Amino acid sequence: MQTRNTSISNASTKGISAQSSSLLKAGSIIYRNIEDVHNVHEYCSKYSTQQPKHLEELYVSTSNNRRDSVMMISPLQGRTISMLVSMKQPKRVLELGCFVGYSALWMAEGLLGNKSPSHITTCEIDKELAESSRNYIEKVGRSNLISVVNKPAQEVLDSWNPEEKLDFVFIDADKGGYWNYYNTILERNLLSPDGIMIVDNTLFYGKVHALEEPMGDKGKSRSIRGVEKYIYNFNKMVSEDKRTEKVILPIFDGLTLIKLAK
Ligand SMILES: C[S@@+](CC[C@H](N)C(=O)[O-])C[C@H]1O[C@@H](n2cnc3c(N)ncnc32)[C@H](O)[C@@H]1O
Repeated sequence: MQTRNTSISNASTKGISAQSSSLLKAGSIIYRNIEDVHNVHEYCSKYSTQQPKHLEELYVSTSNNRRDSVMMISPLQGRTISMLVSMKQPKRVLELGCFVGYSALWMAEGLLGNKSPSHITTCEIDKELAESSRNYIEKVGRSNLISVVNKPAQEVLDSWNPEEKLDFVFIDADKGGYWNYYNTILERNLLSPDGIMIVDNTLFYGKVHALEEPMGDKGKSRSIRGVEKYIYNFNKMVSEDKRTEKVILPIFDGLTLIKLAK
C-alpha cells in the first residue's frame, strides 16, 4: 500500500518543489494547475480499458459530424458507468436523454454476461435521434438489451409502473428538468431499495461551483438563466435532501451518484 510519504516524494520527483510538497495537507487539492487536471483526465483515459470498436466508431463519427457532439458522455465516464452497471447487475435500467445512443451502449456493455435478464429503456424527445439511435443499436447487435422510446422524460417517469422498480437510472436529458426527474423517481417510489441514480453534467463546464451565492429558495427562482444555474440549484437541493446519499465525482463534466438514504 502506498504511504502518504511515498506519494509526497513521488510528487516531488514530478517537479513539485520540496517546499510546496511540504505544504500538502490531508484533504488538500494536490494538482498544481488546470493543465494538471486536464493531463490527469487524459492519463486516466489512456490507462483505463479502451472502448470497444462499435462505441469508438459512434463516438468518432458523432464528433466529426455533429456540432452538438459534446452532449455525449466522455469515454472515461462511459467506462465508469459501464463498470458500475456490471458490478450492480441491474435488472431494469432507465436512461433519460438518449441522443445518439452512446451512453446507452456503454451501459449495455456493463450488462453483457449479466446472470439475470436485464434491459435498458432509453428515452429521447427528438424523433430523428430516437430513430437513428435505434438503427445503430440494432446494427451493432444490442437491440435485445436496449429499447429506445421517443417520449419526453417526464412522461416516461409519470407513466412508469412503480411495481417495476428501477435498479439503475442515468439522468442526462434537459438540465432544467433534472430536479423534477429526480423528485418524481423518489416521490413515485420508482427506485429499488438498493438502486442507483447517476446524473451527468453536475459540474457543467466548471461553471457551477463558481456560483456559490444564493440562487433563490430551493431553485424556485424563475429568473434563473443559464444551464449552470439549473445545475447549481439541483446540486444544492439534492445535497440538502435527506431522502438520499450522494457523491459528486469530478469525472469529465461531473457525475453524481445517488442512492436512497439508509
Ligand atoms: C446530453 S444529451 C444525452 C447524451 C447521451 N446520454 C450520451 O451520453 O450519449 C441530452 C439528450 O436529451 C434529449 N432531451 C432533451 N429534453 C428531453 C426531454 N424532456 N425528454 C427526453 N429527452 C430529452 C435531447 O434531445 C438530447 O438528445
